[in-house]
Amino acid sequence: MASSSSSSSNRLRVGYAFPPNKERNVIRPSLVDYAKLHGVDLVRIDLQTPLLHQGPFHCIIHKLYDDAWAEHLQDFALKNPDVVVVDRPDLIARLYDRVSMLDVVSQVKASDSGVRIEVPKQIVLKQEDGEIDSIRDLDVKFPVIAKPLASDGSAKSHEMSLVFNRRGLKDLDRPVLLQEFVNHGGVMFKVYVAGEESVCVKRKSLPDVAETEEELEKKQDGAMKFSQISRAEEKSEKCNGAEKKEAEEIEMPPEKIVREVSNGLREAMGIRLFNFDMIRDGNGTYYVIDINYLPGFAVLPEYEQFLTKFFKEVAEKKKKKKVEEDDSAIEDGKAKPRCCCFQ
Ligand SMILES: Nc1ncnc2c1ncn2[C@@H]1O[C@H](COP(=O)(O)OP(=O)(O)OP(=O)(O)O)[C@@H](O)[C@H]1O
Ligand SMILES: O=P(O)(O)O[C@H]1[C@H](O)[C@H](O)[C@H](OP(=O)(O)O)[C@@H](OP(=O)(O)O)[C@@H]1O
Ligand SMILES: [Mg+2]
Ligand SMILES: [Mg+2]
Repeated sequence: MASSSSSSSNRLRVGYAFPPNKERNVIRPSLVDYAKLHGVDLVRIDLQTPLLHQGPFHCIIHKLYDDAWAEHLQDFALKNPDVVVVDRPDLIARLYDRVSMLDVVSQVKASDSGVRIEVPKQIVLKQEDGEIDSIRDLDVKFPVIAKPLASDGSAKSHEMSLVFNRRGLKDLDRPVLLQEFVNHGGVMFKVYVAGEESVCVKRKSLPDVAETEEELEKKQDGAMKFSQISRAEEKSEKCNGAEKKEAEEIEMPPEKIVREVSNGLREAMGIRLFNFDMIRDGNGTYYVIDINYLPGFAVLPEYEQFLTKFFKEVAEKKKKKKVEEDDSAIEDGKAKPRCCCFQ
């Protein structure tokens, strides 16, 4: 067993701010122990005490849907530029709305010009749009997935419907996002990203819809409700034989595409800890349909190594950037040259 190999001076202190259930899910004892052995101390942040009275921290990770916390953290970050905040609350906020969430996908380009990375066609149905029958042209083709516009961590924000025809739109709470359903073989790719590293896993998804629009129009049940189907596999621990076979038949995306989409989204959003859901249609086009901030990394095999490596890289990058900034200040005569005497 490796012993803790770093003196207190170069140990990294990573503060975390999570609700209790999230803390249980991400900061597991196995992560705390592994990180400690590799020079990283994970420290719970007391949400009732100002950050300035806690620490010192090299890095802060957090996932709280709380405006007061976001404001306090932004203020702390301004006063403590040497602490790496992962990630800036104002950048995470784009993920709380399912339209702004996916706007960034247009900035993602695969190096292979034959590979298309898209978002399904989608519209927002607002309260003021009036009765469904009064809207002549919906601009989207059925079936659609109806998703709450707000993605705010509430159970309600995951309550969705697969909608087959206009009848299925009538009872939806608004504002609601209507995103065209893309047939993708019943298996979805969930890609976990921590900085420059990404891991792609397969997850259970909705089955293909074979009916034509005309046949869908005749369905009496205009919609089918569901929620967080991609975690269904986790809940049931295993699929039935047919679903297992289906999952095995769907090929994983090439690693190059996973890496390029992960890096493209990270750079476009400016955030470093997230996952995204991607599906592939029968023509080989990829669609990014969901992006989640700081998801349940603990489901990944060896997640302890995955996250600890990220923390160390973040701190290393910050240290390197600080040295570069100090060097340029010395060159510009804005700071005294470093003392070269030996202690
Ligand atoms: N446009 C689409 N076409 C086909 N299937 C879709 C589409 N959008 C969503 N789905 C299916 O519905 C599931 C839930 O959609 P989405 O991931 O947007 O919801 P979510 O509640 O944000 O999920 P998560 O738990 O990952 O945060 C997806 O995992 C996928 O199986
Ligand atoms: O299967 P994953 O790891 O994607 O499950 C995530 C889910 O995608 C969302 O990110 C959830 O966060 P909210 O969108 O804020 O609900 C995560 O829930 P959390 O309570 O762990 O943050 C799921 O882990
Ligand atoms: Mg999802
Ligand atoms: Mg989501």
